[in-house]
Amino acid sequence: MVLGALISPASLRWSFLICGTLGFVLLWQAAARLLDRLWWHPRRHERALRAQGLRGTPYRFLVGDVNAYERQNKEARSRPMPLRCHDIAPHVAPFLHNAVREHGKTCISWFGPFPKVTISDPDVTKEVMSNKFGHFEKLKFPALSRLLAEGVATYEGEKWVKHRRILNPAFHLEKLKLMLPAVSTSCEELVSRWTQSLGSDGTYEVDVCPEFQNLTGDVISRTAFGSSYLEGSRIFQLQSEQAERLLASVKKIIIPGYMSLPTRNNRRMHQINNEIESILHDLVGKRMQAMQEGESTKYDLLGLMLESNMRDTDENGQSISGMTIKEVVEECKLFYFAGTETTSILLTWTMIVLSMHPEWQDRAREEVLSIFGKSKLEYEGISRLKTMTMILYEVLRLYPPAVAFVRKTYKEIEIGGITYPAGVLIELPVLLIHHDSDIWGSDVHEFKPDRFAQGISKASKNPGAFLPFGWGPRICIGQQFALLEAKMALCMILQHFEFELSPSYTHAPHNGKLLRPWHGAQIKLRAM
Ligand code: HEM
Repeated sequence: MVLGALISPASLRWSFLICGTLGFVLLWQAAARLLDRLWWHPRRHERALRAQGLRGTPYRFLVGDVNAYERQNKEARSRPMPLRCHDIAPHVAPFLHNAVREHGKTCISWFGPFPKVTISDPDVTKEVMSNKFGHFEKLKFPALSRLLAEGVATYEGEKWVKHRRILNPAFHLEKLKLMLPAVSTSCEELVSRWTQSLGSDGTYEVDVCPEFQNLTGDVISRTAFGSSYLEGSRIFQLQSEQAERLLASVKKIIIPGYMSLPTRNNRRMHQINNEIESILHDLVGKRMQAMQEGESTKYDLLGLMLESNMRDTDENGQSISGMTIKEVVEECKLFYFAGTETTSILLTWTMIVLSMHPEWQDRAREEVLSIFGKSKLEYEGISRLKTMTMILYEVLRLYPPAVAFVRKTYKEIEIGGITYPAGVLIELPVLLIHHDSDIWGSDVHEFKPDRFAQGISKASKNPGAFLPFGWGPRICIGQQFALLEAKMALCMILQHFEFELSPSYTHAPHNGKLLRPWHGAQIKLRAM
């Protein structure tokens, strides 16, 4: 009887009415929240920023400027630049370049529904990067970093402090000196492979991009993880494919939950991630076992991380929490990624630019031969390489591997005379700062390493305008390591070869995940 009353037509009507109203209210709330996030919120930000005199592109629902950004990038890519031309900003970052020209050095554009303010003043840039009062955080895409790498580069706050403290000692000067033999071995292998490939006329034409990728993968494997060339290059290969897939469309990163859909691309990315993690778990497992069996700790990067995992007190007996094995594996992924592509790009651009400017190639070679002759390199000599240092700085100025940094305001903040609400992206366009004639002079687009003759601070009108490795607390942890590796590789190449651009080289710098030559870097080597 009770059941009969419950399912009577009158009570059913009431249940439908209540459930329907509830459902409608919930749907309405969700729709309102979504609309607020995608429309009202960006419009409020836009009004607040424009009221302070900022100009820029108007907000477009959901996609922002992403379509225009992708289209302009693609168009520029298909237009090669003239050889020996270093005025690359209009080609590499057309959207950014045009926005700044049209709307001023501080201007608004849109990354999906997020307002993005580009700031090209180096003083304000440094203020943002120094993050003195903790108002800024790095821009994060959790789905992306879960698949690529999490670690010190993506953490904030206490966790970042802990990881940076554990990792820093791996890059101290005395540790760098200990790495010399391993870096030397990798460079010798490269030079001897090239020597064996020389034809009967004493020349060999090679695309140096993949060559340097293998070299830097090998170097990081040996120096940071005490592992082999094979592991290094397999991880590099997998990470490159992963990054290409992730960055194939910026839109996918903006759409929440997209990366969890079981598409073919997403499934492949999870497969890649599993393979990388399995290689790294193996590597970590073997080192742990060796340490437990009493083998003396190698104080390379992996050794320091695992030691922190095994220790629970510091030198003063205070209890500390080290890295978990999961965190160690994530850091390994990050260091393979951060440590290979960037340095290989620096080496690639240096070979291209020295081929375009043979007078500087000769000056660099003279310096190398006067310090080392054709014998082995040692640290003291490397630290005396002045011309080589100037050349590398000038290449990093003209072709910075990371063309812009992005931060997000996480509290309201006033900076450079503008008040930014929370949730605004701040884009710091290193490429534009490095190519600004107001800062570097009218010869800004010329390759003139001499400008660094008196050091970085005297190279331009603003001592803080050279930012290839970032600035402030989040400055690149591996910058000294990268410069050492690049100098050693170049020294050995200059000791053995003269080089020039192959006729098949097309000058087309392109900014994908980093700034690289879109059609490769075909170089003709000649034995000396
Ligand atoms: C020419 C070579 C390199 C360049 C141009 C470069 C550039 C940079 C830049 C610009 C940043 C700061 C990004 C930001 O603030 O948003 C950075 C951070 C970082 N780099 Fe490098 N890098 C290079 C080589 C390396 C190497 C060889 C390693 C490792 C062995 C490395 C590891 C890292 C790490 C872990 C961070 C994050 C630091 C943190 O957030 O605390 N980099 N790099």
